[in-house]
Amino acid sequence: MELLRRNFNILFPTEVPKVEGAVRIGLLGASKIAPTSVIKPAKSNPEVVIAAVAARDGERAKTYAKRWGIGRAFEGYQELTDDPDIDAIYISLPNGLHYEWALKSLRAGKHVLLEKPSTSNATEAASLFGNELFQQPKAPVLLEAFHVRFHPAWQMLLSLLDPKNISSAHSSFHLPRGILASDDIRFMYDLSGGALMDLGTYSILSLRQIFGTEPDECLEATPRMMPKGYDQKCDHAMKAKWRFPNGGIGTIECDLSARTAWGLPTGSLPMCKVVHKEVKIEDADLAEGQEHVLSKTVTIWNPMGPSIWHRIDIVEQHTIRTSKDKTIRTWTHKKHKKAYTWNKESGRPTSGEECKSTFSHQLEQFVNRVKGREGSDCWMSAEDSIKQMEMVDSAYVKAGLPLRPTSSYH
Ligand SMILES: NC(=O)C1=CN([C@@H]2O[C@H](COP(=O)(O)OP(=O)(O)OC[C@H]3O[C@@H](n4cnc5c(N)ncnc54)[C@H](OP(=O)(O)O)[C@@H]3O)[C@@H](O)[C@H]2O)C=CC1
Ligand SMILES: O=C1OC[C@@H](O)[C@H](O)[C@H]1O
Repeated sequence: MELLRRNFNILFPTEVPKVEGAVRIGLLGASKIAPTSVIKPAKSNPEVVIAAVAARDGERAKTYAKRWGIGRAFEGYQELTDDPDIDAIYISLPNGLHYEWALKSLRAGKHVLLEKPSTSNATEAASLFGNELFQQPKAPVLLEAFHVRFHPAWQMLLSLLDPKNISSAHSSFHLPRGILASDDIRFMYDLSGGALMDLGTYSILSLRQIFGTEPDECLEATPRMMPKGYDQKCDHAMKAKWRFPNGGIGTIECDLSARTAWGLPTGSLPMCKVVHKEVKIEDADLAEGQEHVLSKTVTIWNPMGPSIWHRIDIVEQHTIRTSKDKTIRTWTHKKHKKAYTWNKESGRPTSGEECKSTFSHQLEQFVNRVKGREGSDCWMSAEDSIKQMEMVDSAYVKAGLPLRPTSSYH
């Protein structure tokens, strides 16, 4: 019942009246993701109006605008970015167009909510996020839309970790074979597609957040390339491994077309598993020569869509021993946690009644910054977005694949 109630509210949000000075957002591209990422979240946000949509084809823009109750439709993206009635632009174009249209929008004086991955590679990310226009007073806001990190479930996971003491972390995001059409933008190298650029970026962000730092080195990267007849420069799936400064190992697996050995579609819940190194526990009851050690494993299930459902498993393995190979006693404590909302007083994640999607939380924080308010601690900084693309590139280099192409727009 709770699951149905939560998701009904997200799928069919209650429309609220808009306040004066609400942020007027224009959409670049009549995209598949925009209804979930901004159009529905905006309905229940009094400070946001989805004011316009632009598509390459004017008729397509009109049809989309009608379907989603958007006031204006534009043929061509530049017309929308130049429109004085628009405060902010949401860019959900193919990855290869993010850099160009983010810069064009920022240069037109608009704030930008930019879909992940922010750019095609680290060179573009450094050029975009390090752009001189951010040195000006009243510089526009630019946010890479990594919605997952704005949800209390993700923040709760982070609060349960001891980053310096992590020995390994694994992150996996799969889509079953057959969900994406063969002509999907994710399968086009020229549009900066590839599994690592898509689902892989969630895994990469996960590792960077879990270890709380950047990796020293990409140790392995093994792609499964697109099948014959498709763009041979694109990875259909990728496995990769990095070493972090504390010696911990981070691994990822992403697959845009997961299948069994027989070729049948298969899937698994998105997840991240974090294993800590053993720590010694103070224990007054220990006999002479004994030690009490604890190893903690924390796993989050479904960090991608936590508002639908998620769970965080905490497994604490206790051991009393005299030496590494002489165990006296061992026992396990298991706990499960969920966090659907923020506690209003403490600001900490908590389970509870109110529930919003990752995208609603993200939109609220974007609006906070646009309005010059501090907002919460959840944010994706410019440096974060650049480091993110550096880690993506490190895996492509290790795999012997070309980096995604740099835009010719300057
Ligand atoms: N945050 C999230 O959870 C998600 C993020 N994304 C990100 O959003 C972006 C868009 O994804 P999605 O909505 O699935 O994409 P779509 O397949 O819906 O494509 C988005 C838009 O790209 C435009 N487009 C411009 N040039 C081209 C071209 N040469 N070929 C094809 N399309 C083109 C189309 O615009 P037009 O309408 O003008 O024709 C289309 O509406 C990607 O960067 C993706 O990574 C996607 C899904 C989930
Ligand atoms: O960002 C995304 O999230 C959901 C996935 O299904 C999709 O491929 C990806 O672009």
